[in-house]
Amino acid sequence: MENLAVIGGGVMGRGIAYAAALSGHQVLLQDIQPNALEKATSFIEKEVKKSIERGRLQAVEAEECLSRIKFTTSIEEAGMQADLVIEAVLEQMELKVNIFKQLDDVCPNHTILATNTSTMSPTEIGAQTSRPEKCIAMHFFNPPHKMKLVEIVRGLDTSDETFNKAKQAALSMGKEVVEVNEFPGFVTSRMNCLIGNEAMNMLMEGVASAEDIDKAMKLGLNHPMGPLELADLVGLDTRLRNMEYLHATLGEKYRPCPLLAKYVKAGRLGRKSGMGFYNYEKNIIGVQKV
Ligand SMILES: NC(=O)c1ccc[n+]([C@@H]2O[C@H](COP(=O)([O-])OP(=O)(O)OC[C@H]3O[C@@H](n4cnc5c(N)ncnc54)[C@H](O)[C@@H]3O)[C@@H](O)[C@H]2O)c1
Repeated sequence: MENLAVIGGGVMGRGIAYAAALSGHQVLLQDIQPNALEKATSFIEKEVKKSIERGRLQAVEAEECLSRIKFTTSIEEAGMQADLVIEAVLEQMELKVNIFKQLDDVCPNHTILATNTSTMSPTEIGAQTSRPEKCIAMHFFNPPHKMKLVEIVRGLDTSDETFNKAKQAALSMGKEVVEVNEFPGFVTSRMNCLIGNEAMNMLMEGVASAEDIDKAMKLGLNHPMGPLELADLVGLDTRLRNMEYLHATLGEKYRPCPLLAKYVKAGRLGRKSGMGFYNYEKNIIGVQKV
């Protein structure tokens, strides 16, 4: 599984591309927005620089890693020589189905098509391709080059061969995997979205400040990050789409907190926009309460 293509160069796509290149794969990162590719390039360069400074990467290795990642706005170019494609565009079913149909047309017959969806059905995403047996979900975590887990989710028609190849690809990137049968939100998002939503409801109800909710979860329940700072890292627009899908498929328990919807309407998308439950603007020292 030498050649990888990653479709969508946002928060997840750029990190998956970097993780794959670090582990020796040739990677083509595609996005329709040239601007997203520019941001992805500078993100990867910054991460490489940090790794060299911290002694985790030798200068030669860093150079080799960077030389393995290429960028393109063309989905045809991305798919043409790929053994594995990992799609990481927005969490919208119609968009993902559309991308999979295009990939099905341009990729060689042996190519495996994986989606990095956090919640959605790989069966539905792969159903309109001519190769549902080669479609699967590979759910990476944020940031993908640091987080250990990949949740591998079989669709109804996913073959054992596809599962094993997806697993091997994840292991080759130094990841641990869990095997999950398709159900909305899999294991992690189903649990994590609920915790985050409850934290947002508590903030809205005035139970405690964002800092104290996060502090309580970290120091009292041993979570490595608070649920509100984690939502800011994920992106509040992405989290809202996850909640909307889980609400539609799993019911009332997953109704998105109105405060989340309000923040997204205001353009407060978390770290990526500079403001979410916390303020990340450059002129402010540290993370401050909004
Ligand atoms: N953010 C997280 O923490 C996280 C974690 C795990 C999984 N996910 C999942 O990963 C996927 C991507 O999330 P993200 O946070 O990276 O989103 P993002 O908004 O940061 O990036 C999405 C990218 O897709 C690009 N895009 C949109 N339409 C496209 C098209 N037709 N062709 C090519 N590129 C296109 C956009 O330009 C953008 O750069 C979603 O399915 C999300 O649920 C996100």
